[in-house]
Amino acid sequence: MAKRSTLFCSYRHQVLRNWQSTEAVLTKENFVYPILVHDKPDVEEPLEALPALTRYGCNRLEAHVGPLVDKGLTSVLIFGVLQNLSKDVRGSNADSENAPAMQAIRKLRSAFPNILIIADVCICSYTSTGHCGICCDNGDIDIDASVKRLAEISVNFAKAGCDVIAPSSMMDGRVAAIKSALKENGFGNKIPVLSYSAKFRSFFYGPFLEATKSCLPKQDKKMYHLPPASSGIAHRALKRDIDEGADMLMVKPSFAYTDILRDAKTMFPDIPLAVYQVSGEYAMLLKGAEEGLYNLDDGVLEVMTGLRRAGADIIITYFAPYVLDWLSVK
Ligand SMILES: NCC[C@H](CC(=O)O)[C@@H](CN)CCC(=O)O
Ligand SMILES: [Zn+2]
Repeated sequence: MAKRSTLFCSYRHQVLRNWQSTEAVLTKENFVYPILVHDKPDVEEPLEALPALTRYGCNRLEAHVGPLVDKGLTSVLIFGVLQNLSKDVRGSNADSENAPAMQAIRKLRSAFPNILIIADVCICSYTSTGHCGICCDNGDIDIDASVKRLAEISVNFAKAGCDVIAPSSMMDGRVAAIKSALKENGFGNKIPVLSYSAKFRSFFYGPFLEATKSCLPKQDKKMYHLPPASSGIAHRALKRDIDEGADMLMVKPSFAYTDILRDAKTMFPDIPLAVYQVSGEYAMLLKGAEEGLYNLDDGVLEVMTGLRRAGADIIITYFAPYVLDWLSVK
């Protein structure tokens, strides 16, 4: 007679289920909260299409972030949004004196000395073209000029007080340029680079690009965002960034890319790996719960567990404020 399996006994009891699940435990420290900072200091402006995605002026940040820190928030990811300041071809207002990201880093640093402030480094929210790099007259991206500009912004964000630089601009060579610029300016041993390494061309960035009033028609970045169908290019991008000195890696977006997440963790098991649940994915989960398809907390925590099981150590998500509450009671 065939041997009768006895699997049920291994997960019959809650403690046994917990023991079988240690690889994907969720703690508050796993979660990074992305914040969109408006260049008008005193506004708090929900996004028309996605009211849960709010743009905060730098004077509104302390009141918003303080209670979250009290609930256990340990890290934020800062994006500047220009509605007042001008946009130009090189993204000058990414790091100018009154730039929203610069203001936000300074304010958060002084209000919350212990939280981890991650600064997103890209220029698409600040350029008149809407591209993540500086464009030549013929519309091509000038990689050398772009990489130099990204390194310049990184040093200014470091001087403003951020703890981590996260280059979301997918320019070849930006990690090496940022790492050497940080080193030349005395930040080499202080500020790591969390590289958006496997960042794909996705249709799920929509709400964010609307929130930042992207100037790019149809938001087409296929010249430099990875082709979704290619795991090979993703593997090469992960390796490229490690070779250039990246201290942490990221896969973005999340839902349709958990295979890449697993590949990244297998390729580089000793490197902290982040995944970014982007605005369109956040909106999907919110809308599904609003339609009564599932309870928001159950659905979102199941997705987060899946991302952790796939290999993510760090989850960047607009749900971070919700998760702090849910993990306090679960
Ligand atoms: N670089 C900023 C926008 C970028 C998408 C893009 O590059 O088009 C993402 C942030 N790094 C959008 C994230 C999101 O949609 O939540
Ligand atoms: Zn960009």
